[in-house]
Amino acid sequence: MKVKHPIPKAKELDNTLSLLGEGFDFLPGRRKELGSDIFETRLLGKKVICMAGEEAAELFYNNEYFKRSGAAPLPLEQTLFGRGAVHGRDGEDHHQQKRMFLSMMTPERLEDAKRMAIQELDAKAEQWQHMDEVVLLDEIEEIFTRSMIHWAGLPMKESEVKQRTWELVTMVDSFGLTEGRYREGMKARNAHEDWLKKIIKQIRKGEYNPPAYTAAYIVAHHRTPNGKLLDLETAAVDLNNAYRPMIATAYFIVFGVMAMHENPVTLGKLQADKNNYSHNFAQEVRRYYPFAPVMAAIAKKDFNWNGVHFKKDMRVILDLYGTNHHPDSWDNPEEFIPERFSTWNGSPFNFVPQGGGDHHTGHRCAGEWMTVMVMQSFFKYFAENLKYSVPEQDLSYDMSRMPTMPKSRLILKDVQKLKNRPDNVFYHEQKNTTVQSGCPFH
Ligand code: HEM
Repeated sequence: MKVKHPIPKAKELDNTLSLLGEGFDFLPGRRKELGSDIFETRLLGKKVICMAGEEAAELFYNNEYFKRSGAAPLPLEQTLFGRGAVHGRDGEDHHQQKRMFLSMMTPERLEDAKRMAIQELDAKAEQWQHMDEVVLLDEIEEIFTRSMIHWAGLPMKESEVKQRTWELVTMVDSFGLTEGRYREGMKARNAHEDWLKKIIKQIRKGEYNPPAYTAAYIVAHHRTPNGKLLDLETAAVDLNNAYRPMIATAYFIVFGVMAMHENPVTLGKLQADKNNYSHNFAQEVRRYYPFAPVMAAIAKKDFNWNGVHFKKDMRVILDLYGTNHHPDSWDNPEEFIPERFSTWNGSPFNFVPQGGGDHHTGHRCAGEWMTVMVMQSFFKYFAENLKYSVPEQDLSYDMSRMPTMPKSRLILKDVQKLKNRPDNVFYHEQKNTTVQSGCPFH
């Protein structure tokens, strides 16, 4: 890790507009320019320390030094995470809330999520065979809306699918914080939370009874340490956070299918799937392609680290994307090489597309295991169960947009299903899932 002393300052007076304008390139660009993995700048008028790399991530995820309450910008709380969300909690309060989320992620329920998503994908693929062209990002977003709302134990009529998909996608797309997307994000969140609040009330009154292992049941009946049910607002935010983030996985699926097209040698390797290749491919997609740019925290106290003085209440930003591309941890970081994950050291701090540190005691993403399992099974499905062509289109992606995606949203043509059933992408554990057949809610 390169640290200059005294730590350099970015030349601009305030870098808020540069961050929003340059997106994923902002922090890596300034680090290069200043020759230091740590530098100082101002965001929203306040002094901020920006940092990247494995050692920086290890510090950032140390609960002794940093807290999250008040760290995320308010507009992000209002659209993406929700007010009072687990993302901005600290200490025992965070642990209690996090335990609730992790209780939804048993191995059986992760298998359920994977199976439900694959079943929706297989049903869509049937339709794709009769379509002139398929806009993959839009299709995968709908697949995850259908499968995750089902997984969460929520009732959704066929006539509602379009509206709910729009709400989830718009909340996720709001995080670049442009004015238009922020306004739409607020609209989407309000509409979705109103829907959830009605269902939570029905569950509490016993008028609607999802199984006890579902997110809907767990959140509706969760009690805080003082024995009270969650207030309705918080319950709606938490329930939303238990499935909405799966929409983020749609971006990675599209990038992965694009990677198969751009690196054709990977297709054969996915079909052979030796030495856990499909898992390593999914990991490399999460490392290589941009989704979550940074996380913010606030120093809890004055301390010195690596010759740098951190002042109490100072805001600190960790470059997640830059850490996944840091040359200290990754050889040829700008090349797409799935095999690198067969010798990866498993550090919780050098590969942080969904946060770093510990899932239970820290803020690392509660949905990370699910994301990897679903990605792996989708890539196997695309490699083994489908034939399609990728017509001429603009597959470039704009690094200044957050979130970003191929400009064409990835168009496929001439889709053909090669297998009648998707059994080849399920695993043996599938027999042990909690929901065996059909959807009990439709
Ligand atoms: C591509 C997929 C995903 C990405 C890129 C992603 C990314 C992230 C990131 C960056 C964080 C914050 C880490 C931090 O605060 O340091 C996070 C937290 C979280 N994620 Fe995800 N996530 C994804 C999928 C999911 C899924 C599928 C779920 C649930 C089904 C989920 C639920 C959560 C929750 C509840 C938290 C808050 C954890 C906490 O504050 O303790 N995420 N995610």
